Amino acid sequence: MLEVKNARMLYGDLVAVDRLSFIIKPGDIFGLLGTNGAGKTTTFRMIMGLLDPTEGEILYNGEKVGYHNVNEIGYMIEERSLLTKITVKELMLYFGQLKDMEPKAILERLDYWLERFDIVDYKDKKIKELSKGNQQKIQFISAIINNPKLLVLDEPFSGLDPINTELFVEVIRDFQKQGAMVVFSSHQLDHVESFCEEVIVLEKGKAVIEGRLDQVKIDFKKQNIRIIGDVDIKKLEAIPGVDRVIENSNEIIVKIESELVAKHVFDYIKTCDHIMKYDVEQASLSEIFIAKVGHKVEKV
Ligand SMILES: Nc1ncnc2c1ncn2[C@@H]1O[C@H](COP(=O)(O)OP(=O)(O)OP(=O)(O)O)[C@@H](O)[C@H]1O
Repeated sequence: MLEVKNARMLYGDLVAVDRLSFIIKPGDIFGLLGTNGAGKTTTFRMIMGLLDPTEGEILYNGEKVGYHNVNEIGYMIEERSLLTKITVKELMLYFGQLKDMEPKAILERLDYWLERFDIVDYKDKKIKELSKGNQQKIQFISAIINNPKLLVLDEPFSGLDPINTELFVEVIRDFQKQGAMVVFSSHQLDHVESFCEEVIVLEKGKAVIEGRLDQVKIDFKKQNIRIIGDVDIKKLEAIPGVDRVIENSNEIIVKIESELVAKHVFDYIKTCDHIMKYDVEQASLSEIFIAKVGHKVEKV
């Protein structure tokens, strides 16, 4: 179990992380989200034991996290930090041995992962000869080569195409099934939503949203109704509790302030002749994120 207890990190006068607390248990996939500069990487560095919190503590299985835990942790950092002049095989031997692995075991695992990521032919290629996406796969493999019990992934999906994103998600899920703890950051909130159960959203180092994703959505209250059919937009807009009506090319989205308003919208819809679709859904994580921290965000 990983416990972040009241962790605070100052860089001079700047409060990068402000009294943050959360727990990750075996089998949890935990999303640490936030705008640029919100404090995610600083939190990861504290979790890895690379930075000592100014206040508070980080406990791994009940003890202060530190270098002695390195063999059980896998870390994929945001910046590409691969040694580019050596081959994939040499790089993995280097990283694996830093984690006390035997060369034979490293090479066996490397073969398995190269196959799984469909890059078998790159084993003896220099890192600099690989495309950006393939370098990212190698970076991911270097984080999981030691079969970690705690996997820390800073922006693992950035720049990946949808097929490779899905591949990364599958591997992360496999680690979850084996009982690993996974904590990751991402700006692609639709991905976060599809496979992460628990989230914290940071703003200037403070948690502004936290908890199980389903509960976060219930607490947010606002919902969306998707309609395909002949409706009068003005009549929809006039219903009390309707925040906004958006006309897309093929459907109408009615944004309502709470679940109760759906009944009034439905009462109106019953009076319309041609309705092909009427769906009520909870707000997306992206909408919740923008509502909570979007006033200061230019682009998420
Ligand atoms: N070594 C450092 N010295 C001084 N300030 C730092 C240092 N590292 C980070 N900061 C500052 O701390 C704050 C949090 O930075 P951090 O890198 O943790 O954010 P982040 O959420 O990971 O951002 P991004 O999404 O852009 O990667 C920022 O204001 C940043 O400028």
